[in-house]
Amino acid sequence: MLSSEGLYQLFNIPAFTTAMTSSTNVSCFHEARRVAIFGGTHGNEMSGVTLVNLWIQNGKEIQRKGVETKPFITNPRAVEKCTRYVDTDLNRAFTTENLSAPSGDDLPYEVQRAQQINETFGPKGSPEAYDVIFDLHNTTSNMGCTLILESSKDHFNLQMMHYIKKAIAPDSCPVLLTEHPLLKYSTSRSVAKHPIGLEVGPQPQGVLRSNIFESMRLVLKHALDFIELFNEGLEFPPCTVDVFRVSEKMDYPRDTNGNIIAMVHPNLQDCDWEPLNPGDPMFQTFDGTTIRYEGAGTVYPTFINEAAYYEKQQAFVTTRRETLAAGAIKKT
Ligand SMILES: CC(=O)N[C@@H](CC(=O)O)C(=O)O
Ligand SMILES: [Zn+2]
Repeated sequence: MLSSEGLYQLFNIPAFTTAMTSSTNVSCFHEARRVAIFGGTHGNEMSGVTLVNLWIQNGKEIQRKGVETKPFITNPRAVEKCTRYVDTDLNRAFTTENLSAPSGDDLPYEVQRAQQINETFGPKGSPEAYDVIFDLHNTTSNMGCTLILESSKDHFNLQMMHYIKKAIAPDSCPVLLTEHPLLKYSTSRSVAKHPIGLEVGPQPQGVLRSNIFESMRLVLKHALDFIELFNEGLEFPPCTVDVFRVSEKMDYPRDTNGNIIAMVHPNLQDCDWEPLNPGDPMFQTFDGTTIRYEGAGTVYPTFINEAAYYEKQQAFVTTRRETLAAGAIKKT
């Protein structure tokens, strides 16, 4: 029999792995003291709009020890009109170009708004920026309760998502990783050090569904609990998080005039996060012809038939599964 010491020698690993990890491999972050919850980035996504308005009136539910949590309606004019946006999509407006443009009344409303939001909650990429921003969205797709992660290297967010997934089990909470050289976009939440999107569906635009509303509320509760524990000095050990990384944007089949000539196939409709294999039905033309997926391997479609994406020429997005490693984290 080998002693445990002998085993360590055999595999050439230090005997005090645990102690070493906690003293040398822990990433330290400052306290997550300033947190914002954005609703109404899209004015017709009613769960976020309603929750944020509720919390502006009474913030007790989102208060946590040592955390300043600010609920905020990001696009009030779109909320008033119950439309996605007024001039241009606010959740694409936080580009360096927009944020550094000379301000003025002639700019599109959402670009003016992006500049104001960047002043209040950023500046984007600076040490003064808010620590965490949750941005609340609804989708017409059957995505359930999805967390949107913008960077695979954000260990704080990975740890938070790991915590939320565990807290919500056996219900699932998929993580969509939007890190992609071409498909990534400049979100409202991106002004924070740790941006988190929360996308819950299915819910039609302009409609409130109690199940969707309550599951969004529950994820927010766990997220704020995580921040409180972190600020209290709890160390979170290394972990892994299964994510779906955005891979390819798929448009509807169109004629030469750009008109749509097929719908999402019934076998694919509502099957967000389920495997789509080469040869599987993808679209159905108006005369009943099936158009099949012809990619190289298995993908996991999501945002299937999202209403807001018709104007973006997107029927769904394909993703690939990946496991990310998160290092231990602790407050400095
Ligand atoms: C349906 C919808 O609005 N989805 C969001 C996703 C996100 O926040 O990253 C968007 O397109 O901005
Ligand atoms: Zn949205």
